[in-house]
Order: sequence, then C-alpha cells, then structure tokens
Amino acid sequence: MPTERYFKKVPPFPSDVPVAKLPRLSYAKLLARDEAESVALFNASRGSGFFLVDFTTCPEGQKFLEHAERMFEINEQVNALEQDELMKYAYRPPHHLFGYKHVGNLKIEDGRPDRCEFYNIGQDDITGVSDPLPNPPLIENSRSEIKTYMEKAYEVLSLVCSHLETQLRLPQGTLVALQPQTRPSGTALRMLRYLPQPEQDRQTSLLGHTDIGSLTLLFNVLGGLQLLSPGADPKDNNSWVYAQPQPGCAIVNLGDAMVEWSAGILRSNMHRVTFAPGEQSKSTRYSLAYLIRPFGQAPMKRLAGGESLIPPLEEGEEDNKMTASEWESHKAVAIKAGRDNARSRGGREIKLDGKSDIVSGFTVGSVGASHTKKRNNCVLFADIYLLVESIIDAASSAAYGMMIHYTGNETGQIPGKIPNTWWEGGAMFMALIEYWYYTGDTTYNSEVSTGMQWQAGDGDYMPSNYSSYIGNDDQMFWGLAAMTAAELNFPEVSDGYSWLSLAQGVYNTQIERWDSEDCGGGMRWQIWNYESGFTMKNSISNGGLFQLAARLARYTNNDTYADWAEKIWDWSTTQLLVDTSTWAVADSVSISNNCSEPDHTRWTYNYGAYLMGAAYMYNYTNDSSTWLTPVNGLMNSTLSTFASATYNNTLTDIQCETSETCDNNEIIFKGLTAGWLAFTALIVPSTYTTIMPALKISAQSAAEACTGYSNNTCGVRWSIKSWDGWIGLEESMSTTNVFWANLIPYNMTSGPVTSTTGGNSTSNPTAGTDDSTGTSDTPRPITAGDRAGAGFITALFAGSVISGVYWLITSE
Ligand SMILES: O=C(O)CCC(=O)C(=O)O
Ligand SMILES: [Fe+2]
Repeated sequence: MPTERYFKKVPPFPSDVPVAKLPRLSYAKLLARDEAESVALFNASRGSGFFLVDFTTCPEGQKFLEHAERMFEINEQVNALEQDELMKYAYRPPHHLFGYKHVGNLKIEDGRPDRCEFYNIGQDDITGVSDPLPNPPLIENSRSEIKTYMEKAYEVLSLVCSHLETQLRLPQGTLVALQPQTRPSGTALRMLRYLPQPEQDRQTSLLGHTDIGSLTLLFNVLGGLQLLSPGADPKDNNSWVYAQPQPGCAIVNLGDAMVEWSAGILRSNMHRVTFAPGEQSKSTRYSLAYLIRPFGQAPMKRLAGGESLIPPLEEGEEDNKMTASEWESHKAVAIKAGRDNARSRGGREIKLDGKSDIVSGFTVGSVGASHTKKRNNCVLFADIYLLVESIIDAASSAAYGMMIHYTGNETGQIPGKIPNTWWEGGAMFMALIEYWYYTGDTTYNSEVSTGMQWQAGDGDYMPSNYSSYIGNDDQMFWGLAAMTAAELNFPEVSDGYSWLSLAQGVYNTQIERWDSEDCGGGMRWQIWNYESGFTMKNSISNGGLFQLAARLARYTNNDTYADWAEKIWDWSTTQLLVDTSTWAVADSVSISNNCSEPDHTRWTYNYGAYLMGAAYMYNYTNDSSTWLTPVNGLMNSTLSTFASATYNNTLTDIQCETSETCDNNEIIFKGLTAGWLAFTALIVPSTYTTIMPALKISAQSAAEACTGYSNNTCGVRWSIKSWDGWIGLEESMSTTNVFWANLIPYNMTSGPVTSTTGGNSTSNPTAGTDDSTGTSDTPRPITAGDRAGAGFITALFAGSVISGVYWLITSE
C-alpha cells in the first residue's frame, strides 16, 4: 500500500498545510555507501531525528515495498476483525505488551481517551526467540511472511545504523550489536488503524511521544503524523507540523536509545498522530511501524572512546549505568525538569576536525513561507507505553527498599518472621503478592511462598512459636494475605496448604472466638487474657474478619460466610465502631463499660478494612443497594478524613503523622488502605472515578517522599511531598502498596477472581477446626518486645528512580 498506486486511491495531501521538510534519502545510494547520502542521513539524525528513505531507487528497495504492501493488507484485515475476537489477544500492560490495543486504552494530553488502535506483533514471537504468543489465525497463518518483513525491515535499519556508525566514527557493527534479532527484546511490528473522526469532534489520536527504542521504520499513506517543531511548546497546536507521507518512501525516526548511546548527538523527536489533513480526514488511516528496541541486557551508556565523536564524560555528566530494559522503565524520570539527563535529548554539537558543528531541527514549509526553528532541547513526554513501566518501576524500587530489610530468607533465619513483629510478615506478603500480580515481577515469589507456608502453623496461622502472643488482628493479616493469594491466583505450593484453605483456617478459628458474652458479640482484640487488649473489642479485628468472611463468600459462593459477614457488620454498626450516620470508624470499644464509648481515634486501615468488606458484600450480593450506601459512605469518609486538602489530598494517618509519632505498625496502615481502596474501585465500578484520582495523588506525593539519600529511600509523610528523614521496611511497604494500586487502570479486566471465574485454590471448609491453639485460655509467658518498634536501618539501594511517577501522574 505505501506505493504510488495506493496513494492514488485516497485524496491528495493538501498543499496548504505546513509540513516538516524531511530529507529524502535514496536507498540505492545508502546501499552504495554514497558519502553525501551518508552525511545527509547523519545530519537528519542529529537535526530532527526524522528522514525519508526512498525505496523506489533500486530493485532491492522495490522488493521491500512489495513486502510492506503485504503487511498493509494484513494490517487492514487484522484491524477489521471483530472487537471480541481482537480482545482475546488484548495487549495488557504491564503483563503483555504485545497483541491488540483497543481505541481509548491510552490517553491523550488532556486526559481524554485516544483514537488509535493497533496490533503489536512481537519480533521474538515471530522469529522463535521466545515461546510463541497467541495471535488471531490471520496472523498465525502469515507468520512466515511477517518474519520475512521483519528481517527486511531489520536489514534496512541495520544499514541506517551502519551509516551512523561511520559518521560517528564508531567501529562498524557497534550499534547493530546492541539490537540483534536473535536476542530477546521488545522489538515489534505495530499495525495501526485510525478511523476517520467526525468533523465536529476531532482530537489528537495518539499522544505526543518519543519512541523509546533505537529506530522506527514507518509506512503510511494518509497524513496524520505530526512532529513537534524544535523548541516549540507542545501545548500549542501550531507547534505541530505534519510529516507528509511520500509514495515508495518510509519515514525513519530515531528513538531515545540512540540519544543515550550517542551522548545526545543524535536526536529523538516528539511526534504524535492527529486526524489527516483536508479531504484525507474522511478516510481510514493505516500505518505500519517496525520499532526496534535494544536487547534487554544491552548497556545504555554512551559509546565514547577510541576514534568516536561521542564525547567522553564531562565534569558533572554521568554515565547511564542501566541496561536497556531497566532504562526503558526509568526513562520517564529524565523528563523532570532540571535533571541532568533531561538537559540534552539530542542535537548536541560535535567537534568535526577541531571545529564545532551543530545542526538545526527541520525546516517547516508552507505556502509562501519557509523558516527554520531552533532545535528542540526539551523532551516533555516520554514514550506513551512507558507510563505503565514507570509506575512498575516505582513499585519495584519500593518493593526492593522493603525487601532489603527482610532477612527471613537468609541461612539460619526464620522464613516469614520480621524481627520484633509477627503480624507485619502477613502484611508484607500481601503487598508482595499484589505487587507481583500488577507488575509481573516474580523476584520475591519464592520468599512469599516459603514464608507464607512456614508461618501457617496447622493451616490457620497460629504457629506455635508465636501463638502465645498473637492477637486476632495479627492472625487476620496472614489470613487476608492468603485470601489475596487465592484471589490473584498466586502460584500454589504443591506440598503446602492451599491459599484458600489458609484463609478458611483463619476464618474458622476466629469465628470460634466470637464473644457473645460481652457487649452482645464481637471479636476481642487479643486472644489471651494476659494481654492488655483482651478487654477491648477493636475495629481492625472485627473489620478484618468481616472483610475475610465477605471475601470467602464471594470466592466460594457460600452464604454461610456472607451470613457471618452480616453478623459482624451488624454488631460493629450497633456498637458504633462504624457509625452509619457519619461513617466515622472508631478504633475500639471497651468491655469495661459495655462497649458503650467508641473512641475517637481515627486510623486509615480501620476505615479501609470495613470499606473493603462492604465492597465485597456489594459485589457478592449482585450489586445490592443495601451495600452501596456503606461503600459510598466509608469511601467518602476515608478520603475526607485522611486525604483532605489539609494533607495535600494525600493519604495521611492523621493520628500520628503530623506529630511524627507513628510507630512501625502505624506506618503500614495507609498503604494497606490504599490497596483496599484500589480493590474497591475494581469490584464496585461506580467508585472507580472517585478512588483512582485520589490514589494517583497519593502515589505522586509518595514518589516525592521517596527521595531520601538520593537512592529512593521512602519516608512516612507523603503529604509533605518530600522525604521526611524516615526509613524502614514499613515505609517502603506502604509505598509499594500505593504504587501497585495505581496499576489497576492498566489491568481492569482482571482482579480478584472467584472459584467460578478462574480461581483454582483448593477449598477446605473445615480448615483449622481441629487446631486447639488459640482457643485455650491458659496463660502462657509472653515473649518480650514483640510490639516494640524495630530500629531503623539505613538502606542503600541504587539505580531506580521513583520520582518518575511524579511526572507520569502529572502528565496524564
Ligand atoms: O501511526 C503513525 O504514523 C505513528 C505511530 C507511532 O508513532 C508509534 O507507534 O510510535
Ligand atoms: Fe512513535
């Protein structure tokens, strides 16, 4: 389709719109290594990072155009498939970056949904470098043709690399070796379609971005692609000029990897897609992009040294020490104004034979006028596909910051046990399971499995080593972690307890402890009468069991659990632990005054525990309005109490944060709450538009609070939007939670499953019932110090950059 005869089928590109004058290089001359063509390629790569390659100039080129036409046919057919069929192969960042992206899946500058759809075919899939991925039969049947096209396109771009190597005076093969077709990478053939937009309602179809890989080879017939004029304001529509497709030519552009390798000599320019100009706007636009990304482990550092024109590090400059895949995820950070690596994004002057040499951007041609603009030194948006990756990156950095404090996986240590605390292990594993689910990062999975099984006791989280001082709430967190594992299909441990049975074990042992003798019911805080909280009935124990029962009801579709959930809810609201007129949640009541005086202590997680339970009941009862009122009431009171403007709309445990008196337990609360809010947004869809923006702001603030020691150390007080000097496992756990919670929008179709929607954890309805641990009231000696705060250990972890989230969230 990119040949003359296809151009004739559509209205001509109008002559009265400004266009970027891109140099048109002859493929024949490039093949013949024509010196002038090589220099022209280099100058275009420095100036605008965009040029045309004319394939009509030789038989090899014409052959390539035939292959491209065939891909255009496949493009039309693939995008013409029924939505339902395409959605079977949905591209699901963060887990799957290949497959079909539907219209509206990404956003444009102003937050509205995009108008671009595409099918991403992974190179590794097609060449056999990875296991095959599922694709529609149309693609499956065309594997060999697609493979040929990829090989040819790769050959063309390798030729481009070879010219760049010559001009940069790099040893031949240097750039090509960083992106071989034989090594795993994110390289893809993207088949894009843009339907015509109604005249009254037109907008950007694909958000302005730079390509994060190294080189892109793009064919299209209709206009629509626009480049940002160098130095211009991306918010001003006049700054964007069309790149006019030419018959028989591909548009080649450089991506960000080239900027890194060349220390800023080569240029990666902002571009976007909008409706086609003039009469063309009425036709459907197809384009075919072959996007090369370096192999995952490729170094991103500048290729200085030897004869190369690439300058060695200057004072104040730092080498990029990341691998390509690390760097892809971290790139978003470079955008934050004032950071070293954001200053030069291409077009850096070079020294040629002792003289400095600089190339301007591109010439803008329009009727009667032609002018050159300054080069663009400031890339304002990163590749759109990076949005997800930068949140993943933040989550991964926070999870790492958490796990460096964990020693349970070391020889001689106890799996699942965190010094000076037992319950936190459950909260930590819950965070790691969710982290795994939303990021796809399996790094900590074996720690999770081992620790969760090790602490399981007889299958109900009353392990004999700690059972003498475990409280109901402590045990509950492990139960909720196991429930989460079941709902997210965390891999089962073949010779261990099933996740579901562990959750059932906790539930069964706890309902046994329901205390009808005092205050008409309720769970006590403590199990043992020698513990000081034995005479108290608190929200987290009751709200936790309420939540667990609701989740078990939904997972197993068994009303017995739901009945218990209702019973706990009724008791909690009657006792005003949950006040259904104000939706305030107290921390506890005391048996000493017949539970008549709920306290005024406000903790995020008490709200969150009940909110999550109500959300599950709403979902379980098929959206019954009875449960919607509590869901909305608790959601609103959570946000207005803990994320008000006073706290920069950022989740704050108001009880301790301003006074800087939060203990290690308390530091974890708001992260747990963030996670429960996120699940609520998923299973009660009407809450989504309230919850997600709130979670975004919290994550943005948290990212800014994770700037300690220049190594992403996270503090406690997110709301002050800077690091507060605190550090520890708990701080990092909370930020891990708020970051994965922000990945929910990218994984909307899944989330917590049930036994009838893909959950396969084995049920054991009587789990824990034959375990007498925890039902005896014989006093046992307490092991000292379990509730004492852990000392703060200095974390030193390097490399990643959480503040990327700041940009990410503000840019959406
Ligand atoms: O459709 C086009 O012309 C451009 C697509 C693009 O920029 C991309 O996929 O990165
Ligand atoms: Fe692009």
